[in-house]
Amino acid sequence: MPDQSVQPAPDPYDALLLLSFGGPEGPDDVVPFLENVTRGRGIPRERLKEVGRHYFLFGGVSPINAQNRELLHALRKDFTEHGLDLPVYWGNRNWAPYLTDTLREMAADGHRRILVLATSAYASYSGCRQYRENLADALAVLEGEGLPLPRVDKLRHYFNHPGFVRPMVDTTLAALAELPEDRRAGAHLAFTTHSIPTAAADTSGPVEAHTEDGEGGAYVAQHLDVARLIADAVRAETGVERPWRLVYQSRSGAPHIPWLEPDICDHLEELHGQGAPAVVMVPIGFVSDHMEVKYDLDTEATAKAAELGLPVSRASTVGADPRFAACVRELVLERAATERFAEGRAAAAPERCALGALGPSHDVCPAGCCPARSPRPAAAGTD
Ligand SMILES: CC1=C(CCC(=O)O)c2cc3nc(cc4[nH]c(cc5[nH]c(cc1n2)c(C)c5CCC(=O)O)c(CCC(=O)O)c4C)C(CCC(=O)O)=C3C
Ligand SMILES: [Fe+2]
Repeated sequence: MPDQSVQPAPDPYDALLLLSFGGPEGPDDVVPFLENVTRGRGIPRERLKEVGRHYFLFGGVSPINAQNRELLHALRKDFTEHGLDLPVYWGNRNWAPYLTDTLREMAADGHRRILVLATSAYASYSGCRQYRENLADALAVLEGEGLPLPRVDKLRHYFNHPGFVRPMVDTTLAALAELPEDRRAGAHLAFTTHSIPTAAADTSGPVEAHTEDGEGGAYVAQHLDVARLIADAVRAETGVERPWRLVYQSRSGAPHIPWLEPDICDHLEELHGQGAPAVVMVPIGFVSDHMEVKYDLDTEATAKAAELGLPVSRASTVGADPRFAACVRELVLERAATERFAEGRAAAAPERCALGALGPSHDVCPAGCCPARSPRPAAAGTD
Protein backbone atom coordinates (compact mmCIF):
# COMPACT_ATOMS: atom_id res chain seq x y z
CA MET A 1 0.00 0.00 0.00
CA PRO A 2 1.44 3.39 -0.94
CA ASP A 3 2.39 5.75 1.85
CA GLN A 4 -0.63 8.05 1.98
CA SER A 5 1.21 10.70 3.92
CA VAL A 6 3.43 11.62 0.97
CA GLN A 7 0.63 11.80 -1.59
CA PRO A 8 -0.61 15.33 -2.18
CA ALA A 9 -4.06 14.48 -0.88
CA PRO A 10 -5.77 17.14 1.22
CA ASP A 11 -8.79 14.81 1.61
CA PRO A 12 -10.92 15.29 3.76
CA TYR A 13 -10.17 19.04 3.53
CA ASP A 14 -11.45 21.14 0.65
CA ALA A 15 -9.92 24.56 1.44
CA LEU A 16 -7.29 26.35 3.54
CA LEU A 17 -8.02 29.61 5.36
CA LEU A 18 -5.14 31.97 6.18
CA LEU A 19 -6.35 33.70 9.35
CA SER A 20 -4.53 36.83 10.46
CA PHE A 21 -4.67 40.01 12.53
CA GLY A 22 -5.31 42.58 9.79
CA GLY A 23 -4.07 46.16 9.73
CA PRO A 24 -4.98 49.62 8.41
CA GLU A 25 -4.30 50.44 4.74
CA GLY A 26 -4.48 54.23 4.99
CA PRO A 27 -4.82 57.12 7.50
CA ASP A 28 -8.63 56.92 7.63
CA ASP A 29 -8.44 53.25 8.64
CA VAL A 30 -6.24 53.74 11.71
CA VAL A 31 -8.78 54.74 14.36
CA PRO A 32 -11.52 52.28 13.26
CA PHE A 33 -8.86 49.54 13.15
CA LEU A 34 -7.72 50.32 16.70
CA GLU A 35 -11.37 50.34 17.81
CA ASN A 36 -11.75 46.85 16.36
CA VAL A 37 -8.57 45.61 18.08
CA THR A 38 -9.41 46.97 21.49
CA ARG A 39 -13.18 46.47 21.63
CA GLY A 40 -13.89 45.82 25.31
CA ARG A 41 -10.25 45.06 26.14
CA GLY A 42 -9.49 47.96 28.43
CA ILE A 43 -6.40 49.35 26.67
CA PRO A 44 -5.54 52.74 28.21
CA ARG A 45 -6.47 55.71 25.98
CA GLU A 46 -2.92 57.04 26.17
CA ARG A 47 -1.58 53.77 24.79
CA LEU A 48 -4.08 53.91 21.90
CA LYS A 49 -3.00 57.44 20.93
CA GLU A 50 0.59 56.22 21.06
CA VAL A 51 -0.15 53.17 18.89
CA GLY A 52 -2.12 55.34 16.43
CA ARG A 53 0.94 57.57 16.15
CA HIS A 54 3.07 54.56 15.19
CA TYR A 55 0.73 53.84 12.29
CA PHE A 56 0.58 57.51 11.17
CA LEU A 57 4.40 57.57 11.02
CA PHE A 58 4.02 54.96 8.27
CA GLY A 59 1.30 56.86 6.37
CA GLY A 60 -1.45 54.99 8.23
CA VAL A 61 -0.46 51.77 6.47
CA SER A 62 0.43 48.60 8.33
CA PRO A 63 2.76 46.31 6.40
CA ILE A 64 0.83 43.24 7.55
CA ASN A 65 -1.76 43.04 4.75
CA ALA A 66 0.80 43.22 1.95
CA GLN A 67 2.81 40.55 3.77
CA ASN A 68 -0.23 38.28 4.02
CA ARG A 69 -0.91 38.79 0.30
CA GLU A 70 2.67 37.65 -0.37
CA LEU A 71 2.22 34.63 1.87
CA LEU A 72 -1.03 33.79 0.10
CA HIS A 73 0.80 33.96 -3.22
CA ALA A 74 3.68 31.79 -1.90
CA LEU A 75 1.23 29.18 -0.57
CA ARG A 76 -0.69 28.99 -3.85
CA LYS A 77 2.56 28.71 -5.82
CA ASP A 78 3.91 25.96 -3.56
CA PHE A 79 0.63 24.01 -3.62
CA THR A 80 0.40 24.24 -7.42
CA GLU A 81 4.01 23.18 -7.91
CA HIS A 82 3.46 20.15 -5.67
CA GLY A 83 0.16 19.04 -7.15
CA LEU A 84 -1.80 19.91 -4.04
CA ASP A 85 -5.27 20.88 -5.15
CA LEU A 86 -6.45 23.05 -2.27
CA PRO A 87 -7.80 26.60 -2.69
CA VAL A 88 -6.42 29.15 -0.23
CA TYR A 89 -8.53 32.00 1.22
CA TRP A 90 -7.60 34.86 3.53
CA GLY A 91 -9.54 36.53 6.35
CA ASN A 92 -8.63 38.77 9.32
CA ARG A 93 -9.73 39.41 12.87
CA ASN A 94 -9.51 43.20 12.80
CA TRP A 95 -9.61 44.51 9.23
CA ALA A 96 -10.77 43.72 5.71
CA PRO A 97 -10.91 41.13 4.34
CA TYR A 98 -12.85 40.25 7.49
CA LEU A 99 -12.98 36.63 8.61
CA THR A 100 -16.81 36.54 8.56
CA ASP A 101 -16.94 37.71 4.92
CA THR A 102 -14.28 35.21 3.87
CA LEU A 103 -15.99 32.32 5.65
CA ARG A 104 -19.31 33.28 4.00
CA GLU A 105 -17.57 33.27 0.62
CA MET A 106 -16.03 29.88 1.37
CA ALA A 107 -19.40 28.42 2.33
CA ALA A 108 -20.97 29.89 -0.83
CA ASP A 109 -18.16 28.33 -2.89
CA GLY A 110 -19.24 24.96 -1.48
CA HIS A 111 -16.43 24.34 1.01
CA ARG A 112 -17.50 22.14 3.90
CA ARG A 113 -14.26 21.02 5.56
CA ILE A 114 -11.82 23.88 6.16
CA LEU A 115 -8.32 23.92 7.64
CA VAL A 116 -7.11 27.12 9.27
CA LEU A 117 -3.55 28.50 9.34
CA ALA A 118 -3.27 31.30 11.92
CA THR A 119 -0.36 33.73 11.54
CA SER A 120 0.74 33.02 15.08
CA ALA A 121 3.12 30.14 15.72
CA TYR A 122 2.81 29.80 19.49
CA ALA A 123 0.26 28.99 22.18
CA SER A 124 -1.38 31.97 23.91
CA TYR A 125 -4.87 33.41 24.29
CA SER A 126 -4.16 36.19 21.72
CA GLY A 127 -2.39 33.89 19.28
CA CYS A 128 -4.62 30.83 19.52
CA ARG A 129 -7.89 30.77 21.44
CA GLN A 130 -8.85 34.31 20.40
CA TYR A 131 -8.65 33.19 16.76
CA ARG A 132 -10.82 30.17 17.66
CA GLU A 133 -13.35 32.57 19.26
CA ASN A 134 -13.29 34.66 16.07
CA LEU A 135 -14.07 31.49 14.08
CA ALA A 136 -16.98 30.63 16.40
CA ASP A 137 -18.34 34.19 16.05
CA ALA A 138 -18.10 34.04 12.25
CA LEU A 139 -19.78 30.61 12.14
CA ALA A 140 -22.60 31.96 14.34
CA VAL A 141 -23.20 34.79 11.83
CA LEU A 142 -23.36 32.29 8.96
CA GLU A 143 -25.75 30.13 10.94
CA GLY A 144 -27.98 33.17 11.56
CA GLU A 145 -28.02 33.74 7.81
CA GLY A 146 -29.15 30.15 7.25
CA LEU A 147 -25.99 29.21 5.35
CA PRO A 148 -24.55 25.69 5.39
CA LEU A 149 -21.90 25.56 8.10
CA PRO A 150 -18.45 24.29 7.16
CA ARG A 151 -16.51 22.24 9.69
CA VAL A 152 -13.38 24.14 10.72
CA ASP A 153 -10.11 22.66 12.05
CA LYS A 154 -6.94 24.56 12.99
CA LEU A 155 -3.40 23.50 12.10
CA ARG A 156 -1.13 22.70 15.03
CA HIS A 157 1.38 25.24 16.35
CA TYR A 158 4.37 25.38 14.03
CA PHE A 159 6.95 27.23 16.16
CA ASN A 160 9.26 24.18 16.18
CA HIS A 161 8.77 23.08 12.56
CA PRO A 162 12.02 23.23 10.55
CA GLY A 163 10.27 25.33 7.90
CA PHE A 164 9.72 28.03 10.53
CA VAL A 165 13.03 27.72 12.43
CA ARG A 166 15.58 27.29 9.62
CA PRO A 167 14.74 30.48 7.70
CA MET A 168 15.30 32.39 10.97
CA VAL A 169 18.71 30.77 11.42
CA ASP A 170 19.63 32.18 8.00
CA THR A 171 18.23 35.62 8.73
CA THR A 172 20.06 35.70 12.08
CA LEU A 173 23.33 34.91 10.28
CA ALA A 174 22.53 37.65 7.73
CA ALA A 175 21.83 40.14 10.54
CA LEU A 176 25.16 39.22 12.20
CA ALA A 177 26.90 39.95 8.89
CA GLU A 178 25.38 43.47 8.89
CA LEU A 179 27.19 44.38 12.12
CA PRO A 180 30.60 46.10 11.98
CA GLU A 181 33.15 43.34 11.53
CA ASP A 182 35.07 44.11 14.72
CA ARG A 183 31.86 43.80 16.79
CA ARG A 184 30.48 40.63 15.24
CA ALA A 185 32.31 37.97 17.24
CA GLY A 186 31.13 39.30 20.59
CA ALA A 187 27.57 40.13 19.51
CA HIS A 188 24.75 38.98 21.76
CA LEU A 189 21.48 37.54 20.46
CA ALA A 190 18.24 39.05 21.78
CA PHE A 191 15.25 36.89 20.82
CA THR A 192 12.07 38.94 21.04
CA THR A 193 8.38 38.22 21.19
CA HIS A 194 5.17 40.03 22.09
CA SER A 195 4.88 40.59 25.81
CA ILE A 196 1.59 39.34 27.28
CA PRO A 197 0.25 39.53 30.84
CA THR A 198 2.11 37.00 33.03
CA ALA A 199 -1.31 35.60 34.03
CA ALA A 200 -2.02 34.85 30.36
CA ALA A 201 1.46 33.37 29.85
CA ASP A 202 1.11 31.11 32.91
CA THR A 203 -2.17 29.66 31.59
CA SER A 204 -0.97 29.32 27.97
CA GLY A 205 -1.08 25.91 26.33
CA PRO A 206 -2.72 22.76 27.71
CA VAL A 207 -3.57 22.65 31.43
CA GLU A 208 -0.56 20.41 32.22
CA ALA A 209 1.79 23.08 30.80
CA HIS A 210 0.35 25.84 33.02
CA THR A 211 2.73 27.38 35.55
CA GLU A 212 2.53 29.69 38.54
CA ASP A 213 4.40 32.82 39.63
CA GLY A 214 5.11 34.19 36.18
CA GLU A 215 7.19 31.33 34.80
CA GLY A 216 5.23 31.69 31.58
CA GLY A 217 3.63 28.32 30.72
CA ALA A 218 3.75 26.94 27.19
CA TYR A 219 4.17 30.44 25.66
CA VAL A 220 7.57 31.00 27.28
CA ALA A 221 8.66 27.34 27.03
CA GLN A 222 7.96 27.28 23.28
CA HIS A 223 9.85 30.53 22.66
CA LEU A 224 12.81 29.31 24.73
CA ASP A 225 12.89 26.11 22.67
CA VAL A 226 13.04 28.10 19.40
CA ALA A 227 15.61 30.56 20.79
CA ARG A 228 17.86 27.68 21.86
CA LEU A 229 17.52 25.97 18.46
CA ILE A 230 18.54 29.14 16.62
CA ALA A 231 21.36 29.97 19.04
CA ASP A 232 22.73 26.42 18.68
CA ALA A 233 22.52 26.50 14.87
CA VAL A 234 24.20 29.92 14.73
CA ARG A 235 26.98 28.65 17.00
CA ALA A 236 27.45 25.58 14.80
CA GLU A 237 27.64 27.81 11.72
CA THR A 238 29.93 30.54 13.09
CA GLY A 239 31.96 28.55 15.63
CA VAL A 240 31.26 31.29 18.20
CA GLU A 241 29.39 30.75 21.46
CA ARG A 242 27.19 33.81 21.99
CA PRO A 243 25.20 34.89 25.03
CA TRP A 244 21.47 34.99 24.27
CA ARG A 245 18.24 35.82 26.06
CA LEU A 246 14.50 35.78 25.40
CA VAL A 247 13.11 39.31 25.87
CA TYR A 248 9.80 41.04 25.18
CA GLN A 249 8.32 43.96 23.26
CA SER A 250 5.08 45.79 22.44
CA ARG A 251 3.70 45.77 26.00
CA SER A 252 0.33 47.41 26.49
CA GLY A 253 -2.31 47.35 29.24
CA ALA A 254 -2.31 49.10 32.60
CA PRO A 255 1.10 49.55 34.27
CA HIS A 256 0.09 47.82 37.53
CA ILE A 257 -0.68 44.54 35.74
CA PRO A 258 2.46 42.38 35.37
CA TRP A 259 3.49 41.51 31.81
CA LEU A 260 6.43 39.39 30.65
CA GLU A 261 9.78 41.20 31.04
CA PRO A 262 12.41 42.44 30.35
CA ASP A 263 11.48 44.79 27.54
CA ILE A 264 13.92 44.84 24.62
CA CYS A 265 14.85 48.49 25.28
CA ASP A 266 15.70 47.79 28.94
CA HIS A 267 17.63 44.73 27.84
CA LEU A 268 19.70 46.77 25.36
CA GLU A 269 20.49 49.23 28.13
CA GLU A 270 21.54 46.43 30.45
CA LEU A 271 23.73 44.77 27.80
CA HIS A 272 25.36 48.10 27.02
CA GLY A 273 26.05 48.57 30.74
CA GLN A 274 27.74 45.16 30.78
CA GLY A 275 29.96 46.15 27.86
CA ALA A 276 28.33 44.03 25.13
CA PRO A 277 29.87 45.11 21.78
CA ALA A 278 26.72 44.59 19.65
CA VAL A 279 23.29 42.93 19.62
CA VAL A 280 21.26 41.10 17.01
CA MET A 281 17.50 41.33 17.60
CA VAL A 282 15.66 38.21 16.41
CA PRO A 283 11.84 38.59 16.46
CA ILE A 284 11.01 34.88 16.76
CA GLY A 285 7.51 35.68 18.07
CA PHE A 286 6.26 36.98 14.73
CA VAL A 287 5.54 35.47 11.33
CA SER A 288 6.10 38.64 9.27
CA ASP A 289 7.85 42.02 9.60
CA HIS A 290 4.63 43.84 10.52
CA MET A 291 4.21 46.97 12.59
CA GLU A 292 5.37 45.44 15.89
CA VAL A 293 8.68 44.72 14.14
CA LYS A 294 8.93 47.88 12.01
CA TYR A 295 8.06 50.25 14.83
CA ASP A 296 8.94 48.58 18.13
CA LEU A 297 12.24 47.11 16.92
CA ASP A 298 13.37 49.01 13.80
CA THR A 299 12.27 52.41 15.05
CA GLU A 300 12.08 52.46 18.84
CA ALA A 301 14.65 49.86 19.95
CA THR A 302 17.05 50.88 17.18
CA ALA A 303 16.83 54.54 18.31
CA LYS A 304 17.51 53.42 21.88
CA ALA A 305 20.59 51.51 20.71
CA ALA A 306 21.84 54.51 18.72
CA GLU A 307 21.46 56.69 21.81
CA LEU A 308 23.57 54.16 23.75
CA GLY A 309 26.11 53.90 20.92
CA LEU A 310 25.40 50.16 20.74
CA PRO A 311 25.50 48.64 17.24
CA VAL A 312 22.38 46.55 16.55
CA SER A 313 20.88 44.75 13.61
CA ARG A 314 17.59 42.92 13.20
CA ALA A 315 16.89 39.50 11.71
CA SER A 316 13.94 39.10 9.33
CA THR A 317 10.93 36.97 10.18
CA VAL A 318 9.96 34.06 7.90
CA GLY A 319 7.41 36.10 5.90
CA ALA A 320 6.77 34.39 2.55
CA ASP A 321 9.95 32.27 2.58
CA PRO A 322 9.36 29.24 0.31
CA ARG A 323 10.48 26.97 3.15
CA PHE A 324 7.64 28.33 5.27
CA ALA A 325 5.15 27.75 2.45
CA ALA A 326 6.47 24.17 2.19
CA CYS A 327 6.07 23.81 5.97
CA VAL A 328 2.40 24.77 5.65
CA ARG A 329 1.93 22.22 2.85
CA GLU A 330 3.54 19.52 5.00
CA LEU A 331 1.31 20.43 7.95
CA VAL A 332 -1.78 20.33 5.73
CA LEU A 333 -0.86 16.88 4.35
CA GLU A 334 0.04 15.64 7.81
CA ARG A 335 -3.28 16.74 9.32
CA ALA A 336 -5.27 15.40 6.39
CA ALA A 337 -3.51 12.02 6.80
CA THR A 338 -4.19 12.10 10.54
CA GLU A 339 -7.89 12.69 9.89
CA ARG A 340 -8.03 9.87 7.31
CA PHE A 341 -6.32 7.57 9.81
CA ALA A 342 -8.81 8.55 12.52
CA GLU A 343 -11.64 7.79 10.08
CA GLY A 344 -10.18 4.34 9.41
CA ARG A 345 -9.20 5.25 5.84
CA ALA A 346 -5.42 5.01 6.26
CA ALA A 347 -3.24 2.22 7.59
CA ALA A 348 -0.91 4.38 9.69
CA ALA A 349 -0.71 7.79 11.32
CA PRO A 350 1.67 10.20 9.54
CA GLU A 351 5.08 11.33 10.75
CA ARG A 352 4.85 14.57 12.73
CA CYS A 353 7.94 16.65 12.17
CA ALA A 354 9.34 18.89 14.93
CA LEU A 355 12.72 20.16 16.12
CA GLY A 356 13.71 20.93 19.70
CA ALA A 357 12.80 19.44 23.04
CA LEU A 358 9.01 19.88 23.14
CA GLY A 359 7.90 17.64 20.29
CA PRO A 360 5.04 18.26 17.85
CA SER A 361 2.16 20.22 19.35
CA HIS A 362 -1.41 18.88 19.68
CA ASP A 363 -3.74 18.97 16.64
CA VAL A 364 -6.83 19.88 18.65
CA CYS A 365 -6.60 22.26 21.59
CA PRO A 366 -7.67 20.33 24.71
CA ALA A 367 -10.20 21.72 27.20
CA GLY A 368 -8.75 24.58 29.24
CA CYS A 369 -6.01 25.42 26.72
CA CYS A 370 -5.10 29.18 26.74
CA PRO A 371 -8.30 30.13 28.62
CA ALA A 372 -10.05 33.48 28.15
CA ARG A 373 -10.58 35.70 31.17
CA SER A 374 -14.31 35.37 30.56
CA PRO A 375 -15.24 32.15 28.76
CA ARG A 376 -16.75 32.52 25.27
CA PRO A 377 -17.61 30.04 22.52
CA ALA A 378 -14.58 28.92 20.53
CA ALA A 379 -14.45 26.70 17.43
CA ALA A 380 -11.83 24.14 16.32
CA GLY A 381 -11.01 22.87 19.82
CA THR A 382 -12.35 20.75 22.65
CA ASP A 383 -13.95 23.70 24.47
C1 LIG B 1 0.75 37.43 21.39
C2 LIG B 1 0.43 38.56 20.44
C3 LIG B 1 0.74 38.65 19.10
C4 LIG B 1 1.48 37.61 18.28
C5 LIG B 1 0.57 36.57 17.76
C6 LIG B 1 -0.38 37.08 16.68
O1 LIG B 1 0.10 37.53 15.64
O2 LIG B 1 -1.60 37.00 16.86
C7 LIG B 1 0.23 39.89 18.61
C8 LIG B 1 0.31 40.31 17.28
C9 LIG B 1 -0.10 41.55 16.77
N1 LIG B 1 -0.55 42.61 17.47
C10 LIG B 1 -0.84 43.63 16.60
C11 LIG B 1 -1.37 44.89 16.93
C12 LIG B 1 -1.89 45.20 18.18
N2 LIG B 1 -1.91 44.40 19.30
C13 LIG B 1 -2.52 45.07 20.36
C14 LIG B 1 -2.72 44.59 21.65
C15 LIG B 1 -2.28 43.36 22.18
N3 LIG B 1 -1.58 42.37 21.51
C16 LIG B 1 -1.38 41.29 22.37
C17 LIG B 1 -0.72 40.11 22.05
C18 LIG B 1 -0.26 39.77 20.78
N4 LIG B 1 -0.36 40.55 19.65
C19 LIG B 1 -1.97 41.62 23.63
C20 LIG B 1 -2.00 40.71 24.83
C21 LIG B 1 -2.52 42.91 23.52
C22 LIG B 1 -3.26 43.66 24.58
C23 LIG B 1 -4.72 43.65 24.49
C24 LIG B 1 -5.38 42.59 23.66
O3 LIG B 1 -5.35 41.43 24.09
O4 LIG B 1 -5.91 42.92 22.60
C25 LIG B 1 -2.94 46.34 19.87
C26 LIG B 1 -3.68 47.38 20.68
C27 LIG B 1 -2.81 48.49 21.10
C28 LIG B 1 -1.58 48.05 21.85
O5 LIG B 1 -1.74 47.88 23.05
O6 LIG B 1 -0.52 47.86 21.26
C29 LIG B 1 -2.53 46.44 18.52
C30 LIG B 1 -2.72 47.60 17.57
C31 LIG B 1 -0.53 43.19 15.26
C32 LIG B 1 -0.70 44.01 13.97
C33 LIG B 1 0.59 44.64 13.56
C34 LIG B 1 0.45 45.46 12.32
O7 LIG B 1 -0.52 46.22 12.20
O8 LIG B 1 1.32 45.35 11.43
C35 LIG B 1 -0.08 41.90 15.37
C36 LIG B 1 0.35 40.97 14.27
FE1 LIG C 1 -0.79 42.56 19.58
